[in-house]
Amino acid sequence: VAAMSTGTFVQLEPLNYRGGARVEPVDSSGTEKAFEPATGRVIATLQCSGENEVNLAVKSAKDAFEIWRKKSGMERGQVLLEAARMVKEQKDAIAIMETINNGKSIFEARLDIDTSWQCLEYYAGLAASMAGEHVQLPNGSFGYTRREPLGVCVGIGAWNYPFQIACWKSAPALACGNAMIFKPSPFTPMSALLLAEIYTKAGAPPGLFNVVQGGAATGQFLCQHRHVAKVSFTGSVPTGMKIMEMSSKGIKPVTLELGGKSPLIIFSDCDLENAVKGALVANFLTQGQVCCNGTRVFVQKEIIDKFTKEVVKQTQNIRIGDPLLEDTRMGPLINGPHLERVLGFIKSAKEEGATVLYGGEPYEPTDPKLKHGYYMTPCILTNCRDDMTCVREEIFGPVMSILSFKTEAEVLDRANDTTFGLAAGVFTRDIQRAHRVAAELQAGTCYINNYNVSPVELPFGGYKKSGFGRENGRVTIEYYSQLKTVYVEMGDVESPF
Ligand SMILES: NC(=O)c1ccc[n+]([C@@H]2O[C@H](COP(=O)([O-])OP(=O)(O)OC[C@H]3O[C@@H](n4cnc5c(N)ncnc54)[C@H](O)[C@@H]3O)[C@@H](O)[C@H]2O)c1
Ligand SMILES: C[N+](C)(C)CCCC=O
Repeated sequence: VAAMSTGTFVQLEPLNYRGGARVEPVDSSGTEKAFEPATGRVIATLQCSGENEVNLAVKSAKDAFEIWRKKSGMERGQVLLEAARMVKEQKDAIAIMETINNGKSIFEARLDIDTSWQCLEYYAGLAASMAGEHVQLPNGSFGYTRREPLGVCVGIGAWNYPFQIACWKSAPALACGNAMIFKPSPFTPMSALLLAEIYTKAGAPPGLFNVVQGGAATGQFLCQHRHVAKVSFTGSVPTGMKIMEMSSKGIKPVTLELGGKSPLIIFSDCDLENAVKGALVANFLTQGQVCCNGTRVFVQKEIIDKFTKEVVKQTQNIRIGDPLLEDTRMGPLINGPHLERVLGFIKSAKEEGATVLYGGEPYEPTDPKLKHGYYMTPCILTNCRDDMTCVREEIFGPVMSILSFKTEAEVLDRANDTTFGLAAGVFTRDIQRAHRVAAELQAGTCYINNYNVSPVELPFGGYKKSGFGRENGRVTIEYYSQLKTVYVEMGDVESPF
């Protein structure tokens, strides 16, 4: 992979990973095509794993779990630490794979790989410190608690951060002593395999991290399997509802990392230069295909003209093109239908009265090999109203809607008037206002004077329909473990019978 250039990669090896090796699935519930978004080429045709393959993957994970759960936290941490070292060592090769399969710029893909190995390193550190508590009771009796793993956990991923999602799920799961079966999105099947190989080489027992490829049907087999103890899902709200419904039938805990339509509030007393940079980071990473993007940009009336002018100027300068080139900052969208969907939102925004100040058009890079890629120019919409489709719905593309506001109370009401609650941001120099606003925003993550930074030490997850449960941070240990209470009698049993 290290020598790859755009337009050359083809997938030849099997894409499932079971028992410590790449395997072809024993049965299939259909096929899916995976593309290189930069060129529109098909790079792999997936056999979607059928029920028999899922059963084998669960069996293999269960066997590995029996070995892994008996290891000390320190021993588990050592494997995760070695895996982190290997991810760091192979950063460029993994980032190239991610760029080829997802379309994000190589510049960004490298940052994603950094947040991935950092996640492994962080949970490696936490693994040894997981402990219960000792509680003294009357007459010398006592109790203690044990934090125990859940068993075989399933991770189901979206296509926008394929490798990072696989790490954000597997690192805390394995640190807690679980095994994991990961199902990537069928659009981005590649990079999870690299993680699987790394875990094996780092010393994880074969089967501890299996990869099962496929779409909805495969996902259902996994969620419904009676030996699966937990499902952690990243994806859209409608699929999240289905996952929750299936898990409820088995009384299985779920983590749901779903979509968003997050507000970014820019007060007139902000540092304008930072606010403009913040708005770009909040909207255009990974071609705007980011769950927590601050796509409703509320700007206080006094500075809206100045802000908008500067945002347009900087958006015009974003270099679109071959995502493997070092100076590219925006690659193609994930696939043709998604590009059409995003362009459809822009069309309806115009019909509903918004003004396209810049972009929002299909884009054809000059390099002929990119002719069939899924490129568009990033789009700035103004004259937006809160009731417009582009302001209410998750577009999942590079489309920023700018809205004007007058007062803090008004903007808070409008910012919170959404069924989503993944993230929110505020730019102001007034420290009291910053914290007051952050406290009132109905979102799982609130950024003050920045946006879309996600250090592994801080929990990440949603309010409202954006989901529940958290990834990253110490708290995620609680989502991948269960608490056992042990009562110890030091006297005689007193019986009323
Ligand atoms: N909150 C977060 O951390 C986060 C991160 C990334 C993406 N997302 C969200 O993900 C969405 C985009 O991703 P997507 O298009 O891949 O989402 P999606 O819901 O279409 O698919 C997500 C995953 O679910 C699988 N799936 C689909 N139907 C299923 C079913 N019935 N049972 C089991 N699995 C099923 C898919 O194959 C895929 O692996 C956006 O809404 C985005 O906001 C959220
Ligand atoms: C790393 N980011 C930019 C915060 C994205 C997290 C995952 C969301 O899609």
